[in-house]
Amino acid sequence: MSNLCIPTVDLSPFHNEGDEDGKNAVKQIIGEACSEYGFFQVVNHCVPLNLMNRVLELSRMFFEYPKEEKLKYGPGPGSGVPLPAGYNRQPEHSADKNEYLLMFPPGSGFNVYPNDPPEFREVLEEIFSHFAKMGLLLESILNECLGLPPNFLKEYNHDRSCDFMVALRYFPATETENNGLSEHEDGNCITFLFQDNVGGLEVLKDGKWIPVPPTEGTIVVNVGDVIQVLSNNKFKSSTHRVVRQQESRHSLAFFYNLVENKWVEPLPQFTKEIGQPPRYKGFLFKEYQQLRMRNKTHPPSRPEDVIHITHYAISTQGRENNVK
Ligand SMILES: O=C(O)CCC(=O)C(=O)O
Ligand SMILES: [Fe+2]
Repeated sequence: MSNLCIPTVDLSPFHNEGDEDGKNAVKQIIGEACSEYGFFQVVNHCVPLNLMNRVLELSRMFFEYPKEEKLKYGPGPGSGVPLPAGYNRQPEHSADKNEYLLMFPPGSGFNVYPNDPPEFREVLEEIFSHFAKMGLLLESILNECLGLPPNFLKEYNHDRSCDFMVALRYFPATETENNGLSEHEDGNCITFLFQDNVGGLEVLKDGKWIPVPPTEGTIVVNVGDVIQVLSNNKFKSSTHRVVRQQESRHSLAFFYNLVENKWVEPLPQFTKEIGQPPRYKGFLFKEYQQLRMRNKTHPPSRPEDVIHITHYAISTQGRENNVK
């Protein structure tokens, strides 16, 4: 374990009119964090602290209900596309030891909300809307950090219907086993996350696991595979995992996503225009999502069978062979 920690960024310049120097300083730190770590955390992000605490509190109450009660809010028929909305528990054979409640944007026909605790739905919908706004802001900051034409990412990724949010509960570790969520990279564009005070999130950096200790009011931001591919590896989609602790752990993750019919490939700004070879072949986002889902529903026996974004990677070796 190392003493390194992911950078923390104060987003207040983006909420104060005219603070151009402040904004530039933030962009500088975020750009470096995305290249170095693929992770950073934000404060003064405009998501109210009492709302963050309330959602964790209600989530804790919900997950304490008996299994039969929670199972009433499982995904409805046909709602498993592209992901199962409502209450879900990892299958027994999965190495991941958690249960979760998944929702698409408020108003989506796929959503299944628990009736209890009574305020849960309203609070989830409220925080979802805050995250969706934060997604637009962070996307525009990444757009500038990458030097893309104004609004490029916003126009490329204009349809918000596939964004989703997950309230998670990790079970306490056992004497012999502490995996909560196996190491993985996020497949989407940008992820936001906050956790209760139990801890356990870790990010892989230069072969070492860096803990991301919980800090009240702080939101963790990480870059997903889509941004890594578009930027041709300029920004990293880092490997992370959750290690279970002695007590149950609760977190809330929001996935600023991409719609299924989008084509994803390294942009010319990071390839042709700078004389760099593309590191990935292009793919339809839907195809990648389906391959990742298969990882979840049919956990492979061997780690090398798990599909990562490297599935689309163009190896330098292969290129040289092709050129000859
Ligand atoms: O619960 C956490 O801290 C991490 C969740 C996560 O990485 C994910 O759902 O992709
Ligand atoms: Fe993740």
